[in-house]
Amino acid sequence: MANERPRPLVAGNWKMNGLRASSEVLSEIMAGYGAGLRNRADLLVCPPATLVAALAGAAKGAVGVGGQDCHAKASGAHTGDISAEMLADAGASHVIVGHSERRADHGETDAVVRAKAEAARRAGLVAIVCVGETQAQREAGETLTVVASQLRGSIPAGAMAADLVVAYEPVWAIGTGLTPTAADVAEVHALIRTELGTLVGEAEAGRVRVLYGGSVKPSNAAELMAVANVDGALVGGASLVAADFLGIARVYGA
Ligand SMILES: O=C(CO)COP(=O)(O)O
Repeated sequence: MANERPRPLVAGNWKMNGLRASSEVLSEIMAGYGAGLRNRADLLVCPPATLVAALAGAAKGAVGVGGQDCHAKASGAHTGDISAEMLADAGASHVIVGHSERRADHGETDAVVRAKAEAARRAGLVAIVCVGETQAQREAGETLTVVASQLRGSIPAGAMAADLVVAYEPVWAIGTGLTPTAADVAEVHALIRTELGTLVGEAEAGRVRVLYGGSVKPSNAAELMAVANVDGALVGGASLVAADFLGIARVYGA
């Protein structure tokens, strides 16, 4: 059981992009999600919160729909925030937490990220917990210590593979067209799997999907997805174009 590879997940993070007309992208993704691919990999689209309900309604569960962030509390006086319960009510199955853009733009600490991941679990959502080093940290040789420390601080105690996905996104690879070498990705993903073993137990750790994110494109997806302990991708820019998103997912099947 522990040797079984988790079913791959290809997730699109639309970030702050998308209007109601963007539901067309989802329609194209659904049209291209044929049996050959459907039998081998799960697809997830994480649009801005304004589109979660509409896209979840249109996807009818064939493609998952997720949020990009949630508040740690279920409700209350937090103007502008959205709770995990609200995302679940809107039809979301997943929520991204701790994306480096939120860590940077909103000062989110590991403790905040962990509280959000706990909120996701409380609401019945899968938390996609993001970790990754900056360019300066990589140059200083701190990649493994930074990622290990983010994991220890951000993963909720008692997390299970059914409610947790980890995404390794080197900050310097996001939106830059740069990617780590396959060997660098392998090294970090092996570390993540080992750390997860300590945090959630060996059996669960083997089943947690660990995604790679950062400039994934159809042209480099096959190489990145073939790396040991890479169970899919978290795709930014290329997820806004159905053909590119499908081109990435199709490394798992036509
Ligand atoms: O941040 C990302 C996904 O969460 C990656 O973004 P890009 O694919 O645009 O580099």
